[in-house]
Amino acid sequence: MPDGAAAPESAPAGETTPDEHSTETVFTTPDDGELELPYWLTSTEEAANTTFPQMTRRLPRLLREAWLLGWRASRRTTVAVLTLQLAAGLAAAFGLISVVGVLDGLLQAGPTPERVRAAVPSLVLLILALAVRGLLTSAATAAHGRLSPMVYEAAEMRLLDLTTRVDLVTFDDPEWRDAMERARDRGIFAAQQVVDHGIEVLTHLVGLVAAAGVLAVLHPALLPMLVLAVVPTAWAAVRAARLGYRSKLRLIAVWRRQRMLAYLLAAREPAAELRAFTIRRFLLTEVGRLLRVSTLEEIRMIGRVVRTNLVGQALSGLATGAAYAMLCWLLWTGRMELAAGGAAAYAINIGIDKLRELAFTANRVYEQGLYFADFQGFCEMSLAHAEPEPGRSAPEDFQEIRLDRVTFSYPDADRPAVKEVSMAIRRGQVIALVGENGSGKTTLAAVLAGLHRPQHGTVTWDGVDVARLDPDSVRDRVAVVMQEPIRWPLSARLNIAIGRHDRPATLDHVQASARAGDAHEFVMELPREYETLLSRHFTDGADLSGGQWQRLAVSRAFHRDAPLLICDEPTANLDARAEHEVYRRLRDLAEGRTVVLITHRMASVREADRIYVLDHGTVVEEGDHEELIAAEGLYAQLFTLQASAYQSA
Ligand SMILES: Nc1ncnc2c1ncn2[C@@H]1O[C@H](COP(=O)(O)OP(=O)(O)OP(=O)(O)O)[C@@H](O)[C@H]1O
Repeated sequence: MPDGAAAPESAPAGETTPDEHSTETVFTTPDDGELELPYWLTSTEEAANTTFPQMTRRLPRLLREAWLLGWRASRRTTVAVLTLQLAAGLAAAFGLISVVGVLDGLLQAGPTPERVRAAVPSLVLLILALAVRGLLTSAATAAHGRLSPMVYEAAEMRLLDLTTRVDLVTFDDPEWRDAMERARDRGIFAAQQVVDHGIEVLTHLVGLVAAAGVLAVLHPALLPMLVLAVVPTAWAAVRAARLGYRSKLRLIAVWRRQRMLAYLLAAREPAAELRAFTIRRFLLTEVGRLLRVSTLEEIRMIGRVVRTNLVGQALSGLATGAAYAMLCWLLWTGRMELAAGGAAAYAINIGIDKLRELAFTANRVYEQGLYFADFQGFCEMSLAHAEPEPGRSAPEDFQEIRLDRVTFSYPDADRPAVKEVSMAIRRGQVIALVGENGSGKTTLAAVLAGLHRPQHGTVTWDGVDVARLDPDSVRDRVAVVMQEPIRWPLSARLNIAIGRHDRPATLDHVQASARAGDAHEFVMELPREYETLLSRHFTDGADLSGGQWQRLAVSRAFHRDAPLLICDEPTANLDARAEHEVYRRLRDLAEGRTVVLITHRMASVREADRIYVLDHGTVVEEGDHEELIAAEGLYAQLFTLQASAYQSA
């Protein structure tokens, strides 16, 4: 179940469903408390408060990072896009200069045929420039079309690569999880958008430089007027983007909760319990309430954006009027020729257009840049949590694994889950970890499997500290049957073969592993036997019972064929016959291998070579069954309690 999914804490168990709310109710019940910026998002608030000058300063860095992303995705395509866009921009600039030439020719003094003749060379250049620009733009669009999905792919792969490289304990760090949500939610798309709009910025910049150059030549006083006309539009665009980002930031917590609840309503796994506990209405009401909060906020935000844009456009209109008024004044006072005036009017028009487009796209870069920053922040955070670089490889096999005063704590935990544990595990032994719920068995097994690195103490394999070994090479020597094994949506064959996916496996080999895990018989009863897809989410997919999934997980572990096998409650869902079979096979497997067994079924640990009893993270007793019974401690208590329950049954 996703985290937080079980906590629609503030929802009243109302009798109404969202569709029973009138539109009136929906739009008049704002819930401002819901939109307080969550405390864990305060660092991102800084990004949401970026001002116009700050944005202007940030833009070059954003553009550089966008190009870098494109560069990583495909160097050739990035160079092609840049060159073609630049060339298209230059052709457009050349066209603009030709138009000025045409106007200059047509508006000069003299008889009309001569004026037309004077305009012809510029006209020919104009046609050529337009044709070349058309060709270049098409080629640039094609290259851009290739680059854009490549960037998306590269960004998605980078995110997944970093997510799977962090150490396991990072998944319990709420700050990292939240950063991941934000990076996944908008970050990947934003990365693609920053590249896309970054390219447009370049094109518009070339066009603008051409228009400004023409104006500066015709009359330098017109240049500042051009800028003045666009500043209000740019201001409005940046402000609107900031409003949008802030609003989305506030809504993230609401959306996360709403999505989790929507998942619970629509997914197959909770469907039975949802009906059994008749909680449909309760959840629907909560989802409806969250959706309402989000709708209201979006409506409020759109109103503010429209008002901002209106102010920007009005001021921009005034400034454009002022630019044309200045042009008229220059003509009126004879400071400018009529021909130059016509060309200047055209250049002002084009210049304002280009500036507006530039402001718009630069703003899009900035806007997406806010989300892109989330993506980058997550990448940096994940790199900081990445597992250490591979050291030397773990030995193929071992004679002894030794734990020396190992202590491990989960992030933000008040006390260690495993404290000062020392033990020696020799090759071929069956070791059992027992203890009450929460005593630290699973955590200790995860330390043994190389999944958690202890904060204190050492784990050594034949005297070599595991901290100095490549973590993947250690895990490669371990097979784990987890408490809740993953139900891979793959065929039955692959569900077993994935245990050793790095080596080709014949069906005979997979079947042998399935027999060892007591899974062969029920797999053969599936509609397509070993090729049956084990997921009800797809056509012709089949599902298994909890016990069958567990037997498949045991088969997967057998298939891994590793010197150390760790079984965390491998028989929790098994019937008595299957449990007996699994333990018999585990004992067979232990010949030459080492098994660490965690179970609450005390009868299953009797034959273990050594039993460690855990309590609040520390080893309180150790020895074999007889020794521990004779000691009359916690083990003896737990054993007698279970045995008497069976006897009285
Ligand atoms: N991911 C986690 N984040 C924080 N604390 C955790 C996490 N997993 C376990 N703990 C805490 O660590 C302690 C040991 O848990 P662990 O799962 O190792 O116990 P266990 O003996 O395997 O329990 P059980 O018999 O119920 O499986 C418990 O107090 C538990 O609350």
